[in-house]
Amino acid sequence: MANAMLHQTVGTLQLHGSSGIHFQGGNNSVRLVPKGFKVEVGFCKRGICSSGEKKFSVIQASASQTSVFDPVLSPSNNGTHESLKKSNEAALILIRHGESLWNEKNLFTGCVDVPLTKKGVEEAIEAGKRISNIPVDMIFTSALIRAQMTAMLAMTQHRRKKVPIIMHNENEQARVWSQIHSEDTIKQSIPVIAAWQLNERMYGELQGLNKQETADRFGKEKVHEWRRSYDIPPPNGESLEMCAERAVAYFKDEIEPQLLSGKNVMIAAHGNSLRSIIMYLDKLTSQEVISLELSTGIPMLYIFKEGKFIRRGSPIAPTEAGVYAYTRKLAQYRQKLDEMLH
Ligand SMILES: O=C(O)[C@@H](CO)OP(=O)(O)O
Repeated sequence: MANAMLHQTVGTLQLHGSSGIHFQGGNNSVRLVPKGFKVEVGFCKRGICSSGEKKFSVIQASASQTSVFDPVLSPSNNGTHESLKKSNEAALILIRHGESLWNEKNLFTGCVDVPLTKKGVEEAIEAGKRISNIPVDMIFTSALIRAQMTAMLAMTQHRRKKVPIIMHNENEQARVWSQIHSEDTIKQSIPVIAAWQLNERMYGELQGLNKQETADRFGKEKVHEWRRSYDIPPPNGESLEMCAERAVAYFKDEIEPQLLSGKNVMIAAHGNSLRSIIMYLDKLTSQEVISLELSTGIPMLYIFKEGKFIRRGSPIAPTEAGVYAYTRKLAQYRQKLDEMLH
């Protein structure tokens, strides 16, 4: 009887590409293997197990697929979801890209892929200095060049001197051709994952239009409503609510599990995709988010602890004492860097 109970099917295990195994039973869907690990399906020792079940092995994925631990501060990765939530702590840095050529011209940009200006390059470098003592194990950017330039330029200033490497998992060949074959080199790398879900909100028929001329033509109030309201989309574009549907979903599905396992994450993205994420982190109402404005190239620090996001503002300078006193781990990391580099 006990056996019969044990073998009763209560749900299914599903493999979802690189995002791990999901248990699906009734109305529940739980990720059993965090992203950053991969699952190998094999058979029990002498062929098929007596029960005929396949054996799943969970192993840490190689750097070409996902992430790498920093030996300076390596989080523990065994434990249940609940115990991880309690024990692990991680830093989350959000950064809006530096000034782009269309920010400079005051044009609606949205999903148009415009690079940084010289000032934007300098802002990104300055942002990098501010966060140069904060651990970064993984970087997420949008698919747009202004966010990717910002992340890469900021990392040129990091004292740990790891190499940020863009992951190419778009197809099997790209994955295989970009593989790294040295464990040591992998340890000195930071995986950079580019995701369209973090792109700027799509501005529809406003893309390429001058903001001032649009306000003159449609009225200041209407344009402000398009730019800052939560649920009113610009003509044929995305409202902030629509942008949040993909950006916050991506954050919850792909980024939160990394933080939960103790990885320190940097996200380089855009004014509105980040506004939607901050709305989620800070639990802002649709009214409160209207007045949330992000400057270009200013990093914001959150500490993820016990399942909660604690906003720590923006580090002013790498030598600033306050920021590193926020948590013992940040202080220890900075101290380790000092020891390593002197
Ligand atoms: O043009 C855009 O894509 C965004 C960000 O620059 O503009 P706004 O600040 O008006 O949302």
